Amino acid sequence: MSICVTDLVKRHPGAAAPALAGLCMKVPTGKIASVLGRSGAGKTTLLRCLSGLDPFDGGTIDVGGVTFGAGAKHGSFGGRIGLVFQTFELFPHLSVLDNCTLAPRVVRGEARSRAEARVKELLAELGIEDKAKAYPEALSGGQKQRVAIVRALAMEPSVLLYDEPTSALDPALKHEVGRTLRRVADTGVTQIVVTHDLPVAREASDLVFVLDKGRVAAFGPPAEVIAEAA
Ligand SMILES: Nc1ncnc2c1ncn2[C@@H]1O[C@H](COP(=O)(O)OP(=O)(O)OP(=O)(O)O)[C@@H](O)[C@H]1O
Repeated sequence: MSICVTDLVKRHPGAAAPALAGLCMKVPTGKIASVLGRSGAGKTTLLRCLSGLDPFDGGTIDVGGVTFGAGAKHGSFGGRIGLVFQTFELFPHLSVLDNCTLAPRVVRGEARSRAEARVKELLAELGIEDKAKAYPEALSGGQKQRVAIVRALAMEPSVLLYDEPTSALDPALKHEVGRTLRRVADTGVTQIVVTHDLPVAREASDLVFVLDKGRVAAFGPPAEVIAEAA
């Protein structure tokens, strides 16, 4: 599904200036968008508003034609939007399979066999089907990240958001992230990636948005925008 953000405003209590000050962005279905910007530009605030973790004060967010306005308790837009956390947040005492099937079983009441079948397919799509029975401590950073992505995909979101997906990874693994995002995009999921990592943004995304003071200061294909920003 496409995502369209119009005039998004978010004021944190006690802050002098709004963290988001009329931000607009549009990401077509199945595309990968990177969100860049200096510290304090509003990137994390945008992710939190999009994912439904925080309410916002003005503007609208449209996901696949369903529009939510300020103050709406949209949750994660009825599960349409998933979030992959920076530090993966896997449960150490659960196997990969149980980490990934927990939410479908508990939140959606799905039968274990159905959830496991879908998760095994997703693990295979991301090339880690042999890790289904492993525990997080036995995984590399890149494998943990792919498990975190499968866990989010297990809830069948249409849009997936990432907070700094390369920050916990060894530099040698960073190029793997681009490949993983591309595999997810091939399934039709729209992805928005907050990152400080210019090479990852350049290699992995279709579109780049540069935030400044809570607005989009520049956007376009990575080769154009990142060359200008450099
Ligand atoms: N809970 C909060 N209370 C008050 N102000 C906040 C809060 N969270 C963020 N801010 C302010 O909102 C602005 C945007 O912050 P945000 O964390 O979204 O920036 P960012 O682009 O993600 O920065 P970074 O790259 O450092 O993570 C900053 O001025 C920040 O100080």
